This record gives sequence, structure tokens and C-alpha cells, in this order.
Amino acid sequence: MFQVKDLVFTYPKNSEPTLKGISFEIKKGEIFGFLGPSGAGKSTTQKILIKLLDRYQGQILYDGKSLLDWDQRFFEDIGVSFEMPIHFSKLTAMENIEFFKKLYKRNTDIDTLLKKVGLWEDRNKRVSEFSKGMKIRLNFVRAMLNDPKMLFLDEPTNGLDPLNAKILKDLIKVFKDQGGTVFITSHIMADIDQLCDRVAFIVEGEIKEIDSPRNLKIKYGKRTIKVEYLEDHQTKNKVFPMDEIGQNKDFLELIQTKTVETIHSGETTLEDIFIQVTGVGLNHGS
Ligand SMILES: Nc1ncnc2c1ncn2[C@@H]1O[C@H](COP(=O)(O)OP(=O)(O)OP(=O)(O)O)[C@@H](O)[C@H]1O
Repeated sequence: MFQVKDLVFTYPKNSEPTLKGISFEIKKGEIFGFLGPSGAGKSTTQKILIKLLDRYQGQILYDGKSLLDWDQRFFEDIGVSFEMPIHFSKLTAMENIEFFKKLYKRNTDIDTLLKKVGLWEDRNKRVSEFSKGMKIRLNFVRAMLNDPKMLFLDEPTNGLDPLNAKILKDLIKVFKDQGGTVFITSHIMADIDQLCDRVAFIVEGEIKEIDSPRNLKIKYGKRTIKVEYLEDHQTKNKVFPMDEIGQNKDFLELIQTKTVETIHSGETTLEDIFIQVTGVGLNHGS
């Protein structure tokens, strides 16, 4: 869908580039996560990909054609949902939708979409009366109005309670299952882990890693097995190397002779990988 090669971008007032020659591909039909600490260049990359910023160096192809050569038809193809929902708060949800719908040639079935996000009953309420979660869901509806081929989502679940976050994640998955492509940034690693086929880690304008969450966990995981067991009425633990565990006499003896409480493989979380790759804790992010 997108091929980005050696992308360099410097804001006009800056002397140093914000993006220092990044290359990546977003494959058609995948959910691609873009992760990194605050100020790494995620939003800048996203703004370039949606044609809000130009004057970059390097090459960006969308659907095989340079992004610079795409005209208004590009905007018919994409849906964008940025972190801060911006709506006309004195208008109802439906009035907002009617307004933004007119910006596009192609439209999706809005009634179905409103029902899917759980806003159908509230469609005639003023947006000023909406909760944050409702506004974020309305934002998603806005991004989907033109039945896009590709969605750009910036922190889509930020500030949502678990139920609203699940509704949104399920909608993103359905979009993908129906052939859509997604570019997503988030500081919530569990959401990224659940959603993304591949992730890129960007640090100070450079990409440090690109792979599937699963492959990254294998790469950064410890490949150990920790057994917690009971001995003398106390919980003890032993750690074994995962390689050739089936032939490990100590391990086999332990699980045959002791009361095992838990067995864990030493696989790491995306959160740990974030900290290892970026060198920055997640609470440093915005
Ligand atoms: N309009 C601008 N003019 C000059 N510098 C900018 C501008 N916008 C962003 N920057 C700088 O570019 C760098 C990358 O910013 P960007 O917003 O892309 O980071 P980010 O990874 O999206 O961060 P966050 O997670 O906080 O959203 C930062 O150092 C920032 O100060």
C-alpha cells in the first residue's frame, strides 16, 4: 500500500532533521503499528503520509505511485482519526456526520456504522453532551465516512475505558478483516500487541526495529522456563533454559516429584521490548 524509502524531513525552522532517512512498507490489509517515545517523529511521519506535510526527501509510493503525484483522489481513499476529537459541539452527532459526509464523493452506510459503534440511540444528541468515549467513537465514525481503503489512527484508544477501548479495537479488526489497511500509533502496548500484524519502533527519527510482535518477543525474550513449586510448605522457583527442556533431567525430576504451582516461559512483553529498543520508559511518552 505504502512504500517509504530513505525519508528525511526537516521542519523549516529547525536545523536538524526530525526524520533521518527512514524506510518501511505498509502492506495492503495489515495493521501496522508505529511506536516510539514522545518526540521520536511518529506524528511527523503520519502527517507526511496523509499529505499534510510535503517538502520531504526520499520516496513515498502509495499504491505504486509517488505520493506527490496523487491529487484529491488520495483523500477519498483514506480515513484519519487523530487523538483529539474535533467536532461541532453545538450540533448533534448526525448533523456533524452530515456536514463531514459532504466532503467526500464516496460514502459508507452511516446508519450501520452508528449502530456498530453504539451511537445510534444518541445520534440526535448534541455533541457537547457526549462523554469523551462517545466523542472518540464519533471520531472513528468520521474517519470511516468515505468508506476508506486505509485508516490512520493516532492513539485511538487513549482515554477510553476498557469497554469502549474494546469496541474500538473490534471495529479496527473488522475493518482489517474486510480488507482495510491500518497505520496506528499508540502508547498502549497491550492494544498494539492485540491489533498489529507488524510494528516499527522509531527513536529520534530513526527506525530501530520492524517485525511482528511475535517475532520481536522471540528475539527479545529470554527463552527460559520458570517453575514455581511447593517445598516445605513454601513456594520456591527454579529457572531452566528452554532449549532441550524435554531432556533436562533436573526439570523433569522437579515436575515429577514436586507440587508445581505455575510454569511460565520467559517471553517478554511488547512493553519490555519498547523499553529495550528505545531506551525510554513508557511513562515518558505523552
Ligand atoms: N511544527 C513543528 N516545527 C518544528 N518542530 C516540530 C514541529 N512539529 C514537531 N516538531 C518536532 O519534531 C520532533 C518529532 O515530533 P513528533 O510530533 O513527530 O513526535 P511524536 O513521536 O509524534 O511524539 P508524541 O508521541 O509526543 O506525539 C519533535 O522534536 C518536535 O519538537
